[in-house]
Amino acid sequence: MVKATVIGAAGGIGQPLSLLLKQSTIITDLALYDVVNAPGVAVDISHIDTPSVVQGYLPDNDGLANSLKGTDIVVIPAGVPRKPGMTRDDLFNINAGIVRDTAIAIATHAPKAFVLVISNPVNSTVPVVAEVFKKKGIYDPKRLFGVTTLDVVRASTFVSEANGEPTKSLDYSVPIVGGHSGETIVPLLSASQPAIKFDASKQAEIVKRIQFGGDEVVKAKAGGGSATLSMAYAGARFAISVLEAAFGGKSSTEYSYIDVKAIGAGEWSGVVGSLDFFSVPVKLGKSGVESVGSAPKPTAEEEKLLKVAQDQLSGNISKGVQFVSIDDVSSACRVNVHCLHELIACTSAGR
Ligand SMILES: NC(=O)C1=CN([C@@H]2O[C@H](COP(=O)(O)OP(=O)(O)OC[C@H]3O[C@@H](n4cnc5c(N)ncnc54)[C@H](O)[C@@H]3O)[C@@H](O)[C@H]2O)C=CC1
Ligand SMILES: O=C([O-])CC(=O)C(=O)O
Repeated sequence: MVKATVIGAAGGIGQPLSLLLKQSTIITDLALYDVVNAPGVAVDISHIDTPSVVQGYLPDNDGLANSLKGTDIVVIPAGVPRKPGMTRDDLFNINAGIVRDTAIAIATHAPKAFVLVISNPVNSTVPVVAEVFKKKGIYDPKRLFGVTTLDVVRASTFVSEANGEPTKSLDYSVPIVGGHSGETIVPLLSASQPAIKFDASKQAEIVKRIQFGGDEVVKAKAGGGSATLSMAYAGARFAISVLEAAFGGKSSTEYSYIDVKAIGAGEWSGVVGSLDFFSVPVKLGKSGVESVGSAPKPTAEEEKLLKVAQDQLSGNISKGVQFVSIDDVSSACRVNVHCLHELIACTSAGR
């Protein structure tokens, strides 16, 4: 029996992500939780002829607790997406509260589950979850993952396109390290497998495109949100990799934003410096992170990109950590649809 729970399952990412998880035969129970519409999504998906049993949950009748009880993996795409002109950090005030409250529930009802955070800003929301888990005394850093797979997926697509090989995207594997927003996303094109041969200006163009790929989608959707379908693909790929390694005996390596301070950054130590969280290649195993993969030597140009990312990440991480210490886990400023306005007032007043 393998149970997976999606929190935010009725949203733009949540629905296609749940659909893709329903296609995976490693999952036997699929729990779909949202503050709205989850039962409808669940009934719809439940008609698909794969073995897993699907159940939808709303906040009433202990829906969140019941969606989490006995689960092996919690995937969190709950929260608001960007509109044109916003940065991911602009989402912090609302999404950090949603993620914090979700983490509190996970700590109580599914303390041993793998937790995959999609909600932005990932650079800060993953530290929020870690802090809640530490305060609750259940933190296992090997089981907490910030989902950065979309950056890796975009990199292989964009490099292939630039090479005039759009149908061969999966042939390119480019290390993408750091965080998940703008300049904190650091593509190490020099270590691409197979190697790529672009001139310096073309390389700089591809680096920018990978770093700001999310903006392309936000702009094209013109106020209708951000990436949902490509994110669902990336999130499902990562979640299934975690489950296959834990329960299917198939270990693989994926990039993820993890607590490198607690786990150890291995060959990436020099690159990570004193940062607590960083996206690195992670070998997945039975208990989550088994080890951190090897690091290539960055070029001088890549060293500069890494320095910019480190400076920004440091502030993003502190923001997440401080949110939980200031705004204690028992705060009255708890999120649900009915008190969203109150939440915005609370957070902007620094409470
Ligand atoms: N990590 C990544 O690579 C990416 C992250 N994202 C982020 O994912 C998040 C979700 O994006 P979308 O699905 O497009 O947004 P959306 O607005 O379409 O869906 C979000 C869902 O979360 C639900 N929700 C809100 N509060 C909740 C709570 N307390 N508990 C449970 N569910 C709750 C909403 O009802 C809604 O159904 C955003 O923060 C976005 O920035 C988006 C793309 C890529
Ligand atoms: O750009 C956004 O806001 C959503 C996101 O994280 C991405 O598409 O990478």
